[in-house]
Amino acid sequence: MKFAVIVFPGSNCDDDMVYAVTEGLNAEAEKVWYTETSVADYDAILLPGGFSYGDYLRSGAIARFAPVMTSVMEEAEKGKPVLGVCNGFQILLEAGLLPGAMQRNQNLRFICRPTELVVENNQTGFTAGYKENETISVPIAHGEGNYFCDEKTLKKLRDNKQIVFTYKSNANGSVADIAGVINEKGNVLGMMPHPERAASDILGSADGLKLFQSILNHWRESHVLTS
Ligand SMILES: NC(=O)CC[C@H](N)C(=O)O
Repeated sequence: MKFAVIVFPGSNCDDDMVYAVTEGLNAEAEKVWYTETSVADYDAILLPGGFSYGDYLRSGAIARFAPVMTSVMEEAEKGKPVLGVCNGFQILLEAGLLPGAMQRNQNLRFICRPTELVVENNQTGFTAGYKENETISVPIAHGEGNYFCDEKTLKKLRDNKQIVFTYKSNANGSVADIAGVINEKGNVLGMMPHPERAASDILGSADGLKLFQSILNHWRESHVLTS
C-alpha cells in the first residue's frame, strides 16, 4: 500500500506524516508536491497540517484551488481513503469534501497542547483499531479549529454517525465538541488533532498510530482478500 502526503506551500507536518507511515507502519509514503496533477497511483491520500499559503483569506481557502486538488477530489469521489489533519481538514472543508467550516478558536489564541478525544465511531476505515468510546490522547496545534455547522447539518452528522472524534474538554469552541468528521460515504476523514504527532510512545502518546494502522488494515482487507 502506498500513501501520498500532499505538500502545499506552508505545510509543516508533512515529514511527521511520512514518519508515522514509514516508521510507525513500515509502509510506503511519498510526498506529492501541490503542483502535481495526479494522485491516481496512490492507495491513500494524506493532507498534512500547516499554514498553506500563510492561512491568508481563511485557512485552506487558497490551497483548495491548488492543481493537485482536482485529482484529490476525483480520487475521493472514487472512494479512495483521504485523511486531512488540521490544515488538511481545513482544506477538505474549503474544497467541500466535508460539511461545515472553521472559525478562529473561541479565545482567539493559538492552542498547542495534548487533548483527550473520544472515539465516537469506530465503524470506519480510519478508526476500526479503536474501541467504541475509547478515550485517546492526541495533541492539537491550531488557531482556527473552532468547527461550525448549522443545526440541520449537525443533525445529519449525528444521524449518520459522521462525528468520529469529540473533545472530552472542548478547547476551541467547536459545535458539539466536534474534533473530527467523516463524509457520508465513509472514505474522507478530517480532524483537527494530529495523530501523526502521537505516533510513538517517545512522543508522549502512540494513540494516533492506530488510525494509520486502521487505514492499512482496511486496505489489506479489501485488496488482499478480494485478489
Ligand atoms: N498545525 C496546523 O495545521 C494548524 C495551522 C492552522 N492553519 C491553524 O488554524 O492555525
